[in-house]
Amino acid sequence: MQQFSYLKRYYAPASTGNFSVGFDLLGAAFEPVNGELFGDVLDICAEQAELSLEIVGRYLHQLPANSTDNLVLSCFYAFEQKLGRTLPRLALRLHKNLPVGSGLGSSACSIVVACYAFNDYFGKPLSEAELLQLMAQAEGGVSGSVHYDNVAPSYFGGLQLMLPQSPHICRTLPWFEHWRVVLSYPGTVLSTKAARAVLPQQLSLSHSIAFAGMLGRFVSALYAGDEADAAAALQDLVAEPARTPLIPELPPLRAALMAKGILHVGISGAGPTLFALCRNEAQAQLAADYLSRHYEKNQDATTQICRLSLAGARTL
Ligand SMILES: Nc1ncnc2c1ncn2[C@@H]1O[C@H](COP(=O)(O)OP(=O)(O)OP(=O)(O)O)[C@@H](O)[C@H]1O
Ligand SMILES: N[C@@H](CCO)C(=O)O
Repeated sequence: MQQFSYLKRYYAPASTGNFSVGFDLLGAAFEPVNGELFGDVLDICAEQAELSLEIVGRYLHQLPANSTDNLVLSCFYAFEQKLGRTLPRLALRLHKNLPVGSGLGSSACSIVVACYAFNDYFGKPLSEAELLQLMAQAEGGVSGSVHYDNVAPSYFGGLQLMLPQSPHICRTLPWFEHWRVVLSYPGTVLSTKAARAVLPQQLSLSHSIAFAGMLGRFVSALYAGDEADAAAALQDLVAEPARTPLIPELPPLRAALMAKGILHVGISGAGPTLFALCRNEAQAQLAADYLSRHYEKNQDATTQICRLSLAGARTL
């Protein structure tokens, strides 16, 4: 990362919504094993008369040219409105390290790092639950419907199960520490709104039971420490059938990688990023080499070997 001066610097990690089996209900935060920052960074540089935003970073070119359309600024105003008082104006710098419309929770990552930063900088006036709700509303404004499965893991870290009917909103699930996840972004854009437009509007009774049963099987297998059953339960019965025509590479890539012993290959969030769940680092290297060769399409593409990011959003 380039050298810049700042008063405070904040970071939020990339996330994979759905994790195949939990459409809109499961999400995990990830970070590269090589220590790279694969998530957005926000610098608070100074207090000044007007709010301003400078954008830098690898994926700067994928954002609206006018920085006033950026989610970081809309989060500032939403945060201020929620507090009900005028806040000092800031000079901000966003390092846009995640590709936009990628399935890596790029908009959620900017929203989380911004809301987390403002709350920390202004003395934590909002509780964790209030801040999470603010983040989810901002995310809903982008994708067309409120879903927590990117903002919650990016904020809290780990594998999160959303609990929409509970005051807890979400809870951290167990995870197999040796699991590695390869995230492969082909370099093409697929907007979440477009990927949600193809979803079925209704599920039949038998389909609803199968979905609930598979998610229950995955969660119970995690608690039981049953790795084979947890991996076998990673079946997307809701979004993947409708989205596969948008990502036709998925079936052949999955077949090839699973033939090599990889535990599972699925769509990260709304796609086009794919994730490969691997038993260990050696398998992850094999999956990463394969996906780099067969799924990357242009210079924006990237493939990262990751572990679960336990820390979530934080001060750097
Ligand atoms: N800081 C920002 N980061 C990401 N997107 C932003 C930001 N500011 C504005 N946007 C706009 O928000 C929209 C994000 O779209 P979308 O939700 O499809 O992407 P995404 O969050 O990367 O997708 P996904 O959650 O599947 O990774 C785009 O239109 C983008 O231009
Ligand atoms: N659960 C959301 C995640 C978007 O990244 C979806 O699949 O539309």
